[in-house]
Order: sequence, then C-alpha cells, then structure tokens
Amino acid sequence: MSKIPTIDLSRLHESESDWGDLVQDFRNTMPEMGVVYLLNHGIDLELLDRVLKTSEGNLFNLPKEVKKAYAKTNALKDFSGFTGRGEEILNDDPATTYEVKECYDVNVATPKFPAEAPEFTSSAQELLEAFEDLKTKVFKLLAKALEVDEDFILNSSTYLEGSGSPNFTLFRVLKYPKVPDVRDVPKGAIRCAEHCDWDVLTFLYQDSTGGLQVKTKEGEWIDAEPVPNSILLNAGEILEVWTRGYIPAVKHKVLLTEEETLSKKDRYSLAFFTFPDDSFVMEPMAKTAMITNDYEYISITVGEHVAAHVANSRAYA
Ligand SMILES: O=C(O)CCC(=O)C(=O)O
Ligand SMILES: [Fe+2]
Repeated sequence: MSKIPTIDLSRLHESESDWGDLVQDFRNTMPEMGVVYLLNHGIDLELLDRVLKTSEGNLFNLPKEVKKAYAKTNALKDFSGFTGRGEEILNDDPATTYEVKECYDVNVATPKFPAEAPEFTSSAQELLEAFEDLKTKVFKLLAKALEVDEDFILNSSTYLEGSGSPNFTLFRVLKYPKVPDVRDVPKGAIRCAEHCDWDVLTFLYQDSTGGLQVKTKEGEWIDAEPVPNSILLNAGEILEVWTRGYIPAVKHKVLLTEEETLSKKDRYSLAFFTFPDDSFVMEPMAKTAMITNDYEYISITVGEHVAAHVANSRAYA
C-alpha cells in the first residue's frame, strides 16, 4: 500500500551549501503523490499548539454577533474573516451536500484579526511569521529541486516587500465541530469535500483527531494520519501547472464517519496557503531535466483562477 513520504528538514535551517542530500530527497519524494510530511520543519511546536488552543478557547468561542461582525461578506474582495458552518463547499459534486466546518481566514498581505480575540491574535501573528520563514526556505528548496531560477518563485509574490499588489496567500484556522448524531446533519455531509488546493504549496498542521485522506496517482484514498510534530506539505494546482504535472496537485478530503473518535470530537487544523500575486500569469515553466512534459493549460492570471474557484465553491450563499 502507498504511504505518504517523509522529509527531514533539519538541514534546511543550515546555510544552503550544507543542504546536502535534501534537494535530492525533495526531488525523490514530492513528485510521487504531491504530498509529504515535513519533520524538523523549525516551527516551534509549542507555538503551533498555542494557536490551536487559542482558536478553540478564544477565536471560535466568540459570540455569534462578534463572528457576524467579522464575517466574510464579499467573497471576491474580502479575504479575511469568518466562514460559518455550511457556508462553503470546496467542490461542485452534488453528492457532497454540506461541509461541517467553520473557519477564520487571515489574508497575509492585509491581515485582519478580531479585536475580541487577543490571545488568538498574538499567537497567530507569531505563527504567520514562522510560516513565512519556512515558506521562503521551502520555495528555495523547490527551485533547487526543479533546477529553475529561485527568483522566479520567490518574486512571484511581492506582498512582503509591501508592494500593495493583491495576493491571496492565506492563513486559515479550521474547526470541524463534533457531530454527536449524524442524523443532525444533511445526508452527504462531510467535514471537507474532495478538492485540490488552488495554490502553489500548502502547509497543514492538524490536531490528533484524524480523518484526512489523500488520493494517490493510482486513485486510491489513503489516510494522512496525524504524525506527531509534523507539518503536511501539499502541492496545489499552480505548482502542477508550473511543473507541467511533474509535481501533481494532490486531491484530499476530511471524512465525517460514525466512528467515535472521528466525529464525536471537534477537529482543528491550521493551513497556510501560498499564492503568487493576483496579476501573475499562471503558466508552465520552461522545460528542464525535471520538467519535461507537454502540458495543456489555459493562460489566466492567478486572480482569475482564484475568482473562478471562489465562485464554484458555493461559498457565502
Ligand atoms: O483540515 C484539514 O486537514 C484539511 C483542510 C483543507 O484541505 C483545506 O482547507 O483546504
Ligand atoms: Fe485543502
């Protein structure tokens, strides 16, 4: 049976000349399924858990009226804020009727936090910086693994330089509320519907509940069980286009089963989605030793790509 590969990132925190086999490790693992577990990623585990804890105790516990005041109201303009239970579905398969989840999004270029959730805000701000740092290093690793100019990848998003250019890079905190009785949710409900992420790479930290599955190239669904201290790295659709399918976007979903441990307990996760600027045109990189395929694509901007997905995700109805 297939198994999600693991990469030990210890050497990523040394100078680039000491990365050694790391580039080859990345090249050997990431193209397999478009998903790997990152170990020794350098993000403080205490900080990750503090963000989970404060999202549970502080953010998602805010009164309804406060959540409403910070709701995402204009799906195409307002990328920070709350999405309520049942308000978003990540695919248009009619069999999937409802997602039992709520989430809070922080657009990294224009971050907004609820003033009423100070503990969450301060820990999340700290974590955002840590994710940015990890992202920059992993993007350099990606460039080396693909043998492409790292400036192409690093300069695709300019919000850190304060360019003011719209950019969809997003930190999302997810709560999947427990379902004590499945008869209380619509038939066909799931925690998170089958989808590929729309971005370049996603960093995902999940609590110990489980339920996440990824699809292999052979079409088999396998568990992406929580591995202590790890962060899951998923390839998104932009990376698939960039690499002409060499690194495929990975399909994934979060199940809602009747199993005690899965659905009778709230599940929390944190996702950091990385995007080029909205104006960036999404098209394959020039062929290299790695990137060899012909690849069919429609030339659109990242902003158009995101807008099409938002419209299809039946969000904010
Ligand atoms: O909660 C999870 O583990 C996955 C969430 C996810 O795939 C997403 O929000 O795109
Ligand atoms: Fe996802």
